Amino acid sequence: MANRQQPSSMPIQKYGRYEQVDLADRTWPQARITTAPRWLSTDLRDGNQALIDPMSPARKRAMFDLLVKMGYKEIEVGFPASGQTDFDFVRSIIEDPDAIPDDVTISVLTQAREDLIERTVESLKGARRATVHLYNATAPVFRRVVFRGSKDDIKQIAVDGTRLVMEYAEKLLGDETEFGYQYSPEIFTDTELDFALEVCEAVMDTYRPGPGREIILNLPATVERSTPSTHADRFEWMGRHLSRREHVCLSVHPHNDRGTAVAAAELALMAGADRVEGCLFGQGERTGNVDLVTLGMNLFSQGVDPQIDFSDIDEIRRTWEYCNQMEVHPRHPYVGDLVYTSFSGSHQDAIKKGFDAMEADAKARGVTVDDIEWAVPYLPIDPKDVGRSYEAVIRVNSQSGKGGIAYVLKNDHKLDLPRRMQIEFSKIIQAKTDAEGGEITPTAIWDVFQDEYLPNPDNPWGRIQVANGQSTTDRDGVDTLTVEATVDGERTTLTGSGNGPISAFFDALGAVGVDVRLLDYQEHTMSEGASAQAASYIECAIGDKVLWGIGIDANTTRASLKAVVSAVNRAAR
Ligand SMILES: CC(=O)SCCNC(=O)CCNC(=O)[C@H](O)C(C)(C)COP(=O)(O)OP(=O)(O)OC[C@H]1O[C@@H](n2cnc3c(N)ncnc32)[C@H](O)[C@@H]1OP(=O)(O)O
Ligand SMILES: CC(C)C(=O)C(=O)O
Ligand SMILES: [Mg+2]
Repeated sequence: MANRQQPSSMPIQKYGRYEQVDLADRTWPQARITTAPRWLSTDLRDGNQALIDPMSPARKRAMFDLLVKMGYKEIEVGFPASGQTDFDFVRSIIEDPDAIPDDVTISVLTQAREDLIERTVESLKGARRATVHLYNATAPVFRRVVFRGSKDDIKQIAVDGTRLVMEYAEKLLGDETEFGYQYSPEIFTDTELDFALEVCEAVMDTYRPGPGREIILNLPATVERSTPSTHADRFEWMGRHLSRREHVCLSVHPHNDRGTAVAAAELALMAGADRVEGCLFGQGERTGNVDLVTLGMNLFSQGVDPQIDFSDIDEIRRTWEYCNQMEVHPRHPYVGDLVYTSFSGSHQDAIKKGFDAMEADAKARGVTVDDIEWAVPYLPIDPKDVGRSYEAVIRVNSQSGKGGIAYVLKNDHKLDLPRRMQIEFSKIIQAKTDAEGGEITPTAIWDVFQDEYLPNPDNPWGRIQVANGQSTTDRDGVDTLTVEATVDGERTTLTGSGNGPISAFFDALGAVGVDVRLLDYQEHTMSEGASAQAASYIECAIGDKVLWGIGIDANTTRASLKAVVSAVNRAAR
């Protein structure tokens, strides 16, 4: 077949390609993530530095408290040397005895400049557990353009910065602070692997990690530059070549420039990373940091405990929106307004069948649905696990089919429509959505349903209304039925006989000129207990029409008579 694509007119000659790693014996593709990594939230640093309007102290505190409540144990709380706001915030949480739980380590970022390092370490006085995080760029364009130095010059910045952090920590922090150190060769993604390794080794030679003295080496995709697979190769390569690996916490810090930060983080974990740095909902520079919520929920959805509490995801979102003054996209994984909602017919059909099958399976096994494996098509997780209801799982518009509409009636009104009745009613809804466009709400669906099938006692429509009925069965099993009714506005008594109340009623209706035959009949209870209502569905041939009727009543015979009346009146409508 001819290729009909056209070459674009965009200037592709401007861009180079990322380096691939010579790692034919890579092992990460076989790996599985079976436990949660260490998480570090950098919402208050990398997230905050990317806001048009950085967080006020109150917003910072709300974010910090949220992160603690969710269960993050490592939180980068700012860049204290950036100015008074960050410095004061760090001081405020250290000085508030209730702010930082004993098992939470705060960390702060600094450039490798002595005045900034001194101010940074100073901000941590009195902290129980604190990490200083030092960075300098190591990639070629930064060496040439930003630092205007050789490889050795750049390595020396990292070494000197590490030494200064150690000296100031020694000088300014007492024994009360459990002190930790983290180093990031910034733009690791563009740095030659052997040079990134050389710098990290030089930093370690200075810091001297060992038993009880961990170093965190954080390898940032400051700008995401390659496929996640090459990023993973780079992690596997570094993990293999780093000395003192058992004293190194290897950390991944993806940004989302190519839209693959989540995959980059996951593949890096498969390739040996121990820790992930990111922000809630992917806040951060440019396209954002990797989204910690998606990563955590991806684990959860595979039955791996993320060790972070996402059970009230909307509360997390509300606090996040307040702190960042931004909105979460309606399609954002796990949290967006629309991510548990289906509009389209085939999705809705499958979802309804999935819920029904789960219920049936649980019933058959004598357990609750929470005890069996989640298997609802199109819903990767149970929305209830993150505090959502099933209300919005199905929304109906012109793309919807019978399954979705039936789901709404079952979920909201306990009416389990027979399949052919679903088809009949969905055509009525389809005609409405096609004519009016847009979405039809569950309330409007119910209004249409009542108007179509369930005459309102205050505003009865149709030829026939029935009041009380009485039936007797003789020794031969023949039912005789007497019903008080209104036919064409006139009160009358209808009498008929047959081999059951429905056929007796058909017989009685013959007397007022209604020719009706039974095609299908189904009923179910709508609730448990003494006041339980029953729903009866009846499919009839009335003259040359085939249609359904429904009746709802505490008494099943009355429900079935009402269903017949519903069908007969619809035929005459
Ligand atoms: C990828 C990241 O997210 S890195 C974190 C970035 N975050 C931030 O920068 C937020 C907070 N930063 C700030 O508020 C300011 O940058 C400050 C207050 C820290 C410093 O401000 P300034 O002193 O005006 O310096 P500025 O930020 O412009 O830095 C540029 C200078 O620092 C040098 N520099 C940049 N990064 C580093 C580093 N990591 N280590 C050492 N020097 C560095 C540059 O080469 C440049 O030096 P030059 O002036 O000799 O050319
Ligand atoms: C400071 C470093 C770790 C950073 O945020 C980045 O490189 O993206
Ligand atoms: Mg970053």
